[in-house]
Amino acid sequence: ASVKENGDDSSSEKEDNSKCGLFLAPSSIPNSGLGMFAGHGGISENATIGDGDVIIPFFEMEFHNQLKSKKHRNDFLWDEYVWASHTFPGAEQETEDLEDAEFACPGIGSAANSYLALKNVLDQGVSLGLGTDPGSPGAGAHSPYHNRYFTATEDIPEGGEVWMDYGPAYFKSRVNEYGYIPLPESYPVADDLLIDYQEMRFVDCNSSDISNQTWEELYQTILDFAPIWRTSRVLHALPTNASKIEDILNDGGTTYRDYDASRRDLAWLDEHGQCMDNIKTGMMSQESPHAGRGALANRFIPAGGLVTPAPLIHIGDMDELKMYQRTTIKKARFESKVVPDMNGPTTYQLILNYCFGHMDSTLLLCPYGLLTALINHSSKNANTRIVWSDAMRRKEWLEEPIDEFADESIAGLQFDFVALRDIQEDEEILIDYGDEWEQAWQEHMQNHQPRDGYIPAFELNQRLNEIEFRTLDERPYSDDGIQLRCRIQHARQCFSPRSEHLKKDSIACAIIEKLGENKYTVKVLEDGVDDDLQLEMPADAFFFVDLPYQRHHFSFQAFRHAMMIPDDMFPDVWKSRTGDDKREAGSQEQDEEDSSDDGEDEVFVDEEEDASAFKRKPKGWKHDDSAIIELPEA
Ligand SMILES: C[S@@+](CC[C@H](N)C(=O)[O-])C[C@H]1O[C@@H](n2cnc3c(N)ncnc32)[C@H](O)[C@@H]1O
Repeated sequence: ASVKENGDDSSSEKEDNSKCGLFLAPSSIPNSGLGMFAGHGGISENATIGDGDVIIPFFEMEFHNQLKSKKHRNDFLWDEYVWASHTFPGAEQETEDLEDAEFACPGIGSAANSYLALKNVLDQGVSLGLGTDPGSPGAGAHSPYHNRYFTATEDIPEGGEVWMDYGPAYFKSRVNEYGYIPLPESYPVADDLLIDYQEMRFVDCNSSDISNQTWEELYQTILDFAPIWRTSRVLHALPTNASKIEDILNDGGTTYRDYDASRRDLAWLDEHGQCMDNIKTGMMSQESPHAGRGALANRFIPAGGLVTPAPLIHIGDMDELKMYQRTTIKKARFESKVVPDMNGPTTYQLILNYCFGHMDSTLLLCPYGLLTALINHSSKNANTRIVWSDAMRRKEWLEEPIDEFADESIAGLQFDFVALRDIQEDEEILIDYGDEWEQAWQEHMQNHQPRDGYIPAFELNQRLNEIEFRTLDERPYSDDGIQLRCRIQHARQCFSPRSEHLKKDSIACAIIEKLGENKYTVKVLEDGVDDDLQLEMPADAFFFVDLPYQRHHFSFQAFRHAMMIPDDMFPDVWKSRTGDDKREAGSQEQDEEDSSDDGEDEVFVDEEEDASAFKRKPKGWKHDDSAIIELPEA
């Protein structure tokens, strides 16, 4: 990739990839898009692959989009990439009361494909940390979930594809896209069938009848006589060609059938791949104390060189990321329903801050390359910029209106981040997010009011031995958005052996009295526990959890703004609001239709606001910061 002097923004010049440790290139699974490959030197067993990356929650997309037209909810491309929230310990504190929550994992979690039989990386989990001071204007503007990283479970040779485990459920729910691909349990059964077949061939020497059939005939007979086999994952683990059977069995069985095919030639990767590991994670941004974490150069990158490739997940209409407060509407005489309050304050899902957009367009483009989500802004010291990548798979979209590709389920567009000047190893990678972003940030800094009291539980738990615990009378912890928990091992004796509480690690509790020498009297705040029950607890029994809806990134005051795509590279055809304005008018009609069978619903669509949206800049580049989300009733 390079930035040419004449201002042509496409990437083209040949890179020096001789030190590249990880490549992004077409996956060895046909029609499965891009994949990640071990580069020069391969990856040793237990080594970290790339570096720890940020992950970003989506909260209740269904709820917040339910009153919008069906068009709004079509094929949300992130759905193909998100991970279930239960994958990440610590997420449950804020997601268990929600209707749905998923996580965007823009690094390896999106870039590597899954082949369950050959999986060669292990998820080492994620850490939680605010990344700024709790009173900083940046608190809640970036994700506290960071350092998700993976290690190799075996030596991955040069050119070997990196395979992760998406879990069988992913493939079971995508039969239309991928067919009946084998699951790990399919392969031993397939191996047994191959051995049975060889046994038959062996009997054949002594002139048995059945064994005169060739493998290919047998395979076809199975399909013809029992169509149910077509849906068999075992069948799909078997070779269709008899000449391969011997080799497959000699090479460890059907599990490894595609192992060789999943290895690319390094010369081919140099030619067709792009280097992904020129950047690494920086703990705190060197640019601003409010910016959170950042990305650093992993090695020297010459001016014009590729910093990192970034395939883009498109969102045709940024309104799909809007979040509303809850309001109750009357459905019928005695029925009511909680719906998003379209007339009240709004904000956006946190992912907005990790996506690129343009003031004259509804389109958002969210990069998913390795650590690209960590690249911070500087209007003065930017050393990197985005350009359209030559590697992008749907170049033609640059000339098509958004509506024509918005529902496509492929990340067809791509940026390359390229160096504007020589970048030394360990220098922070910085781009210019644009004037509108800078202005919005400056305004946010001026208006920001630090939140009173709340420090996230995951921060407090890092320094439990420095904390002076308070009694309920001094100030309930719930006033600060957190809850004190007592580890159950210190209270076992007080519960009947059949008690449900013993199945948990901890119980909600409150300190009644400080006894000195790190000893406290506590009461238990759990349903079904006697109010008068008092227990003595040592300080190391305590830790905190966050109450739902309290974390900074959930606050309607947290900063939200997309990064801006420079005007000189933004296609005019995406700027036209005409198509979207038509859609907005249409969506209002649709909303009314949608709700028409709901009986006596109150009117909740703000007709005035929708009408004025015509020919306006997309709503919400700056969000309304007048209220925080209400806690649901206990
Ligand atoms: C793409 S993310 C960058 C990664 C982010 N620092 C993190 O820790 O996840 C963009 C967000 O980072 C923060 N940020 C980046 N550069 C900044 C700067 N120069 N000043 C303040 N905040 C910045 C803002 O919250 C912005 O919305």
